[in-house]
Amino acid sequence: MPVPAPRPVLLGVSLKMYFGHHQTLNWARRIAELARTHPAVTSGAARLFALPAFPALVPAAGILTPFGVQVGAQDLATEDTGPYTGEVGGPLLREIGCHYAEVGHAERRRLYGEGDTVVAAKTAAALRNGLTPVLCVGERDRGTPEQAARRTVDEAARLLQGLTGTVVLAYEPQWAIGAPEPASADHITAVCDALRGWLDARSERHPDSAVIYGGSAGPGLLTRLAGRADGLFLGRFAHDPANVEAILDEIRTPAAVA
Ligand SMILES: O=C(CO)COP(=O)(O)O
Repeated sequence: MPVPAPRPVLLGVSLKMYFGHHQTLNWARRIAELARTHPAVTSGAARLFALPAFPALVPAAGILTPFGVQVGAQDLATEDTGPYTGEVGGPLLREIGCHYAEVGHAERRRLYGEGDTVVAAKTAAALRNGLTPVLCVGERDRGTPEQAARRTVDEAARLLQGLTGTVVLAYEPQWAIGAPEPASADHITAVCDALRGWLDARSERHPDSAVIYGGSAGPGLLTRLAGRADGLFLGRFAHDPANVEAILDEIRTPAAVA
């Protein structure tokens, strides 16, 4: 039997609400240039995606998607269309070229009161509109890796109950978001292994799905994780494109392996 090709490393960036419009587009141009030239991307060993603020989605997609960098929204409505002031629905996001929609981020849970019911409904909205949900899961308080793994798998199972489709599970321990350092490699790998096992047991329901880690992720972490996560979900440390380049440098390309 042929050996399955290793999954490409998936590197996502959420810009949250940090950048202005022109700053976003300048950043996107730098990332597009990296995608055009960096061997990790051009060899297919790495895939990049970016989640800018809503108003930047159309021009950012114009800059990034020609170089294979997919874009997505940081949120979407539970409903597809109708009288929902201020919301943005999945059909529109799909129409403007989004590939991803992030759901369940800890900031939306903590600051905007979103709970499991809303997060599950947003995940369903993404899937029925052909968007890949970047579903954030992770424990609120620091505990043992075993506790975190159990809680996080339970959370993923709860949120994805009755749903099918490709998903990106972003393991983001809430205590590691906005921190000086990510969680330890032992902690991250224990949870990512558990999520991977859970997904693999449901590969027919959730084919081609990925488990990535977010929470103060930056250069050096991929190496420490030694392939036990499918990639990273970056925040602040991706604001400087040099850090994205440094992370891409950590990914072995087919040429480097040969
Ligand atoms: O929440 C995150 C990505 O969505 C992580 O953000 P930071 O890397 O800035 O902690």
